[in-house]
Amino acid sequence: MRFTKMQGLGNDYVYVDCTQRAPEDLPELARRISDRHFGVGSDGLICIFPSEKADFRMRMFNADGSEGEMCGNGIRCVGKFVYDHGLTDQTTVRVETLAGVKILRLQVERGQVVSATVDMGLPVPQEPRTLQIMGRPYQARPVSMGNPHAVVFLDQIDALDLPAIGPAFENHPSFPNRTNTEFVEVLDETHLKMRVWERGSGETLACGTGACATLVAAALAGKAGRKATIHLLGGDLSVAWSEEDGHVYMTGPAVTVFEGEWPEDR
Ligand SMILES: N[C@H](CCC[C@H](N)C(=O)O)C(=O)O
Repeated sequence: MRFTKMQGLGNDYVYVDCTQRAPEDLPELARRISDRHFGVGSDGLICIFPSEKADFRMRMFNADGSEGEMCGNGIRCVGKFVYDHGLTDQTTVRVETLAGVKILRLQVERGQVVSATVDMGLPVPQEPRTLQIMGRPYQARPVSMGNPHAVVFLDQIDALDLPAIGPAFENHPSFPNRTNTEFVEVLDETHLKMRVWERGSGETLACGTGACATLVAAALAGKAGRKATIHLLGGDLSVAWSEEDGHVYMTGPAVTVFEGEWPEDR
């Protein structure tokens, strides 16, 4: 099985072209291939299928084998994958996800995609709530970007012990489908610093849907405007929440790391 390892801001996935044929047990493949010691090493697995509703369909699996509805850094890399591999010659690409069809605009330089802007659709924010996490109260605002997020504003995030508190947010009874959690420090109205604990994958260097959820929560709380740069451990994303259509637009890089072959009988 051929695969391509790609990353967006260091949020890395193994990508497999499933337009002709697909491996059988995708959750099991995701667990094995994501392992950083016994596998290729990644935050998860993303498979690209044909679609009846759009140009392509993507399925994303976390490192624990669970399936996520959507992946912001991943969908930009899907755009790069299909363009660079010649599966499309279009720079506007529609991708079906479990969170609906998303539209990508690809930026091409010297024949290859370098970045993409994604129409992430309508966010679904809820009222903030107080969660008791390891004996301490935290204010968290749930925001769905098709997948679940909880955004927590803190004075400083560098010293947070995410492996200690992350799982308590992820598995809090308030989130029946578990949640991704963003820990956010507001630098100013247009600059937010964020770390993420991802459902099913743990701390990652970046999360595209999480950056979008963060901007929405910050705008609703009056902590930011409707457009900001989100600083993540792996780099910066530009996110805008349009006043016109209410959609969130995310722009960021997509990078191929290497291609390889995975033994099918492994
Ligand atoms: N890193 C991804 C999100 C993965 C979300 C996944 N962990 C879930 O279970 O929803 C992103 O760039 O949007």
